[in-house]
Amino acid sequence: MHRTDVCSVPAQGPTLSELGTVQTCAEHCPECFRSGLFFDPENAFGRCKQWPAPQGRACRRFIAEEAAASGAKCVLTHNPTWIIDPIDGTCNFVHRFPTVAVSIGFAVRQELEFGVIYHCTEERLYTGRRGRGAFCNGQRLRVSGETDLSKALVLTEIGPKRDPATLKLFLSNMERLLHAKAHGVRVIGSSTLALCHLASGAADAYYQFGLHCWDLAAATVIIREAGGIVIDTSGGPLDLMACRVVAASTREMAMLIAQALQTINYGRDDEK
Ligand SMILES: Nc1ncnc2c1ncn2[C@@H]1O[C@H](CO)[C@@H](O)[C@H]1OP(=O)(O)O
Ligand SMILES: [Mg+2]
Repeated sequence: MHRTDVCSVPAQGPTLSELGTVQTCAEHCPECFRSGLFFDPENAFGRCKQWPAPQGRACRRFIAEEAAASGAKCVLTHNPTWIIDPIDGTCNFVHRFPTVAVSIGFAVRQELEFGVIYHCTEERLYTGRRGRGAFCNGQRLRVSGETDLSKALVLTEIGPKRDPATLKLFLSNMERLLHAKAHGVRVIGSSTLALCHLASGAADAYYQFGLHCWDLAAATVIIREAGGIVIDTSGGPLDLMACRVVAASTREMAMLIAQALQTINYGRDDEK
């Protein structure tokens, strides 16, 4: 999908360009923002007099799944940072299972500012900007507000490790939720789209060990702006680099799930 396709999606909610007017950067160079240069990674800073390279280059950073796979360090600094998963649901993609997304998050001073997730086969564009709401193709998103686990549809993903000890923990976590009478548990193969289902009220909770910051960054803004909760599996605040998460439509539901889970250790993104 081309950048301009995202920008041209009609929406009552913010477009990608609007989402990009992150205040700190806009203040730094309003002209650059008005012209849309901010979204042209190769040219933006070379053509922007007020924010010239190399300062500009040093100012914006990228964390992306493929870059990490090639050995790039995943460190979230205070600089404006794009956090990108170019294909989320890779296994689905390989099998032509139609649940695949592109996920783009943006953080400034380690604070998630906006997120965009594109459901490629259903042409649904999910967006969220801190303080400005979350939308899907222009429709405002709201979480379900469910607090009762027996009425909850809970989503999770299996995680990359398949050794016997890890699988035992994964299955035991699912068993605990089923014993606690969760209405249903689903694995759809895309963390980002599972989290979008939570934001739209189609599911009530999500948990996972073994996902990465690029699976979480954009979705976290979208869920929070839809009224949901995103926390660490310990029940504490979310740590984007900790490779684990509980998200839910209410804090009550998030805590119920966090308390039921046994930890599966995947290390940290910023220590790999
Ligand atoms: N090493 C890995 N192997 C399989 N899935 C992974 C993974 N790391 C993250 N995941 C994510 O877990 C979910 C199901 O596998 C997907 O969202 C997938 O993202 P990915 O498709 O971008 O790898
Ligand atoms: Mg992914």
